[in-house]
Amino acid sequence: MHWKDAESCGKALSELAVKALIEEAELTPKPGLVDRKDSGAHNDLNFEKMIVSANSLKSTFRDIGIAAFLKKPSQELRESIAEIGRHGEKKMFEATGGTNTHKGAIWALGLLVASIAGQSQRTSLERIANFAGEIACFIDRKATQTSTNGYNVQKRFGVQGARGEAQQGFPHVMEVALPVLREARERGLTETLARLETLIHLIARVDDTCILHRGGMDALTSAQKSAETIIRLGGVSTLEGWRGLDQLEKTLLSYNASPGGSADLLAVVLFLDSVDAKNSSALIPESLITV
Ligand SMILES: CC(C)(COP(=O)(O)OP(=O)(O)OC[C@H]1O[C@@H](n2cnc3c(N)ncnc32)[C@H](O[C@H]2O[C@H](COP(=O)(O)OP(=O)(O)OP(=O)(O)O)[C@@H](O)[C@H]2O)[C@@H]1O)[C@@H](O)C(=O)NCCC(=O)NCCS
Ligand SMILES: Nc1ncnc2[nH]cnc12
Repeated sequence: MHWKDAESCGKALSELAVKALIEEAELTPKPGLVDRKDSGAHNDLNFEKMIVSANSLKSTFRDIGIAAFLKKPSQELRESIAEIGRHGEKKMFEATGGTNTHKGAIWALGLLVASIAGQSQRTSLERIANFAGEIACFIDRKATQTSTNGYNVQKRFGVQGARGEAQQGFPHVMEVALPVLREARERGLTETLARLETLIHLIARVDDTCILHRGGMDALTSAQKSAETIIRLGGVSTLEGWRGLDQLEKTLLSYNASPGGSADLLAVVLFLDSVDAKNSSALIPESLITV
C-alpha cells in the first residue's frame, strides 16, 4: 500500500478500524456479549457505550497510522505506538465511565494499523499479520501495568492471551476466522450469519482471558464445548445450530463470563477483510500504488 502522506494513511486506516469495531458491536445476537438486543454478561455496559467507545478511538488509530508511516518493525516503533495505545485506553475509559470495552481491540487493531502503515507496497494479509506480530515481539520498556486480568490469568492457567495471539501473527484470525468468514459467504450465508459463524469458531478455539478471568478453566472449557457443538450441528445457519446459541448463552451467563477476547478478534477479522477489499479499489488511487 502506498499513500500520499502519513495523515491520509492514518485517517483511512482509522476509519476502517472504527468501522470494524462498530460492525462487531452491531452484530446481533452474540452470546454473552453486548449487542443490539442486550448486554450479555456485562452489567456495566450497553450497545450505546460500545459505539461511543469505538468512536473515541478514532484519533488513536489515526495517530498510530501516522507514527508508523513507512516504518519497519523496531523497538522504537513498538514504544511509540505503545504510548499512543495507552493514551487510547485512557480515552476509552473516559468515554465509557471506567468500563473496559476495547482494550484488547486497541492492542490488536493498533498493531495491525501500524503494520499496514509501515509497508510501502500493496501486500498480503499474511504479511500484514506477520509484521504486526514482529512489532508485538519487541518489549515495551515503558509498560506501566503489570497486574492486569490477562497477566494474572496467563500466570495461573499458562495460556497465551492477547499478547501471544499478536506475537504469533494472529493465528486464530488468519487460520481459523478469516477462512470461516469467506467459506460461509461462499456457501451463500447472509453477512450476519457469516459473521456469527466466524464468532462461534473463535469462541470454540481461543483461550479467552476474559472468560478465564471471570469463570476460570471450567467456564472456558464449557463455553468452547458449547461453541463446538454448534459447529458440529452444522453451524448457525441450521435450525439445530441456531438453537445451540441459546445453550452457549446460558453456559456463559451461568459463569457470568463474556467472550470479550473473541469479540475483539472478530473486529480484527472485519478490519482485515475490509483492508483486503479496499486494497484493489477506492481507498488507494491506482496512480499512488507501487507494485
Ligand atoms: C498486551 C495487552 C493486550 C495487555 O494484555 P493483558 O493480557 O496483560 O491485559 P488485559 O488487561 O487482560 O487485556 C487483554 C484484553 O485482550 C482481550 N483478549 C482476551 N483474551 C484474548 C485472546 N486470547 N486473544 C486476543 N485478545 C484477547 C480481552 O479484551 C476484551 O475483554 C475486555 C474486557 O476484559 P476485562 O477487563 O478482563 O473485563 P471484565 O471481566 O469486565 O473485568 P473486571 O471488571 O472484572 O476487572 C474487553 O475490553 C475486550 O476488549 C482482554 O481484556 C495490551 O493491552 C497492552 O500492553 N497495552 C499497552 C499499550 C500498547 O502496547 N499498545 C500497543 C499498540 S496499540
Ligand atoms: N460486543 C462486546 N461485548 C462485550 N465486550 C466486548 N469487547 C469487545 N466487544 C465486546
